[in-house]
Amino acid sequence: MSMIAAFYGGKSILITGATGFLGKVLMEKLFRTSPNLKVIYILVRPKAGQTLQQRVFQILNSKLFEKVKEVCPNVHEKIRPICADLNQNDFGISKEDMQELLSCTNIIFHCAATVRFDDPLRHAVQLNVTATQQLLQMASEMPRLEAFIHISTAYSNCNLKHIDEVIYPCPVEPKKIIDSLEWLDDAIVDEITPKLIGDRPNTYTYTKALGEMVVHQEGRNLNIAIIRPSIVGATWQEPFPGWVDNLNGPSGMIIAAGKGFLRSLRATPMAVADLIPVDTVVNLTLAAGWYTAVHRPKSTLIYHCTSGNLNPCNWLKMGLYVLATFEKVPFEKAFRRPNADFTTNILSNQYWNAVSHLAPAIIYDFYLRLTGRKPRMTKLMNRLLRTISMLEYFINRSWEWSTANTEMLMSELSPEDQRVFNFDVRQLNWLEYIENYVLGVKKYLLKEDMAGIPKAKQHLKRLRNIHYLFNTALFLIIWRLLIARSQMARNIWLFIVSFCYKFLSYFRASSTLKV
Ligand SMILES: CCCCCCCCCCCCCCCCCCCCCCCC(=O)SCCNC(=O)CCNC(=O)[C@H](O)C(C)(C)COP(=O)(O)OP(=O)(O)OC[C@H]1O[C@@H](n2cnc3c(N)ncnc32)[C@H](O)[C@@H]1OP(=O)(O)O
Ligand SMILES: NC(=O)C1=CN([C@@H]2O[C@H](COP(=O)(O)OP(=O)(O)OC[C@H]3O[C@@H](n4cnc5c(N)ncnc54)[C@H](OP(=O)(O)O)[C@@H]3O)[C@@H](O)[C@H]2O)C=CC1
Repeated sequence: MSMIAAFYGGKSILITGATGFLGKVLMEKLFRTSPNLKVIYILVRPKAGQTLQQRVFQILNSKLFEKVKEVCPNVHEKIRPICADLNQNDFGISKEDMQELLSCTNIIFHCAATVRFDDPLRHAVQLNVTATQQLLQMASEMPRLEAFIHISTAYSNCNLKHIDEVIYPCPVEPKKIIDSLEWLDDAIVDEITPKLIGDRPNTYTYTKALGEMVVHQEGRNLNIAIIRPSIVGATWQEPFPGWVDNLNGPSGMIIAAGKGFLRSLRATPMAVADLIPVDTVVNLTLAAGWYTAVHRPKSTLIYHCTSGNLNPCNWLKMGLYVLATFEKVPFEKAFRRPNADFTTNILSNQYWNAVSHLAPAIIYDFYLRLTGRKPRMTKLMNRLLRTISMLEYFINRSWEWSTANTEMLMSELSPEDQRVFNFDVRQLNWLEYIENYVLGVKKYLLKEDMAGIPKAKQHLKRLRNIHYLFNTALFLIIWRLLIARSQMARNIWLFIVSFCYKFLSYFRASSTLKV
């Protein structure tokens, strides 16, 4: 019997960010392994014209929840969506709902965040810092609370090379930042943002670090743990391999490469690609929730949920695995044949951006215009280049994360829990994982049917022929121009022609002699 699964039985659990990538997998695992839990409260906002109920209905009816419905047929009765916007005071939660949350909640999993790299500081602070502070305030009024699990990121201290499972102070106190944002106008905030974030690459990593400080300072009287995952990718094993539902991290890049848009990337081939499957993060999170509530460690424990130190894979290997998978399961209607490359040099990166990204897009848009259609490829390509430029920081560096707490937690688990809540990345086979990841991207993000693979392969063959034809034509045109303008080119051309002629004559003469 799993001790962790039993622990969550009968519990009232509050999850923020349950509609997000990590939140959904967390909820799924909880329902599947502890179907006798009492209730999961989820803080949800209406979005994109959908009510809370519609959003929950959509999640429960997705493929991700198919197994849950078998083990927990009354799952819809156990999920209690609470209308909440984390950007508002008291999250805009009604008095009755707040009362219920305060009096019933046993465990909190705080997953909600803005994960955008380019969010204005004000918005990122509001969600990643102020909302965390408010949730801690709520938590301190919950008499039945046993554990508060805060999801941060392994990159919150990405300005350091070696990162321990400790909280590193930021130069400016979170409280001071929150206070000053109240009276500073947006223009000034934008101006001081680079100075505040210092040697971090974006507002996301900076505000996640501030969020950790808030947890450390204001959660002293609570039973708290912080989870720091690295780059969260598709599921490894559970509920099935390869599930993914958003474009963050590598998923968007896999699409861009598979569809032939991404042909070159400024990345350091030997840098560690610290991917971590989302189900591994969820298993560690649930194990940490159990450990924090049952063992009540004296201080806040931080768990690094990373792969680099236990089972490292570099970007070169990962890229090759991705490309090899495209051979077997190509994406449909590719723009060009997938054949991307890594470069470390900024100049050669700019050259390839011009030649391999922008030039084909401009030529294609020209063709669209000629055929009376609206050009769109250059705009799309510029957007892709902007996204890539934001990811570059993370694919050109390696970090070392110590994992002593994570390893300690693993050793505290019973053999059954180590199996049911497996977060041992040493068992992960990267090639198999990447194959399933690419397949998952094709099925769950692009919604492409496996039956379309022969047609996709045919399309790629056609693209290869067009590519050869285009290159030959280009070569001939350039050569013709050179011959017209340069005596040296003419001489080389004459030399090649006379050499070929002599070779052919010799060949013909020797075959006549043999006869
Ligand atoms: C020899 C070897 C050969 C090599 C082969 C190459 C194979 C290639 C595959 C290998 C993979 C390599 C990939 C490396 C990826 C590394 C990722 C590192 C990330 C570090 C993460 C740190 C961990 C965290 O804690 S945070 C969680 C991660 N967060 C994110 O990823 C957020 C990133 N996204 C953003 O910040 C924004 O979306 C932004 C700035 C990128 C774009 O903003 P913008 O306002 O311009 O657009 P949006 O409105 O957001 O979206 C517009 C459009 O783009 C789609 N989109 C959004 N995000 C991405 C994305 N990451 N990739 C691609 N596309 C994206 C979005 O859906 C929209 O599409 P529409 O169709 O218009 O709706
Ligand atoms: N994905 C990754 O690679 C990594 C993620 N993390 C961390 O994991 C956690 C989860 O990330 P992930 O699931 O990928 O992110 P997602 O963007 O998929 O999910 C974010 C969640 O936060 C919710 N949210 C955002 N703003 C509000 C708001 N104003 N009110 C209520 N809810 C809100 C979203 O709700 P809605 O659906 O309404 O938008 C969504 O449920 C985050 O804390 C992130 O920092 C850490 C490392 C890597």
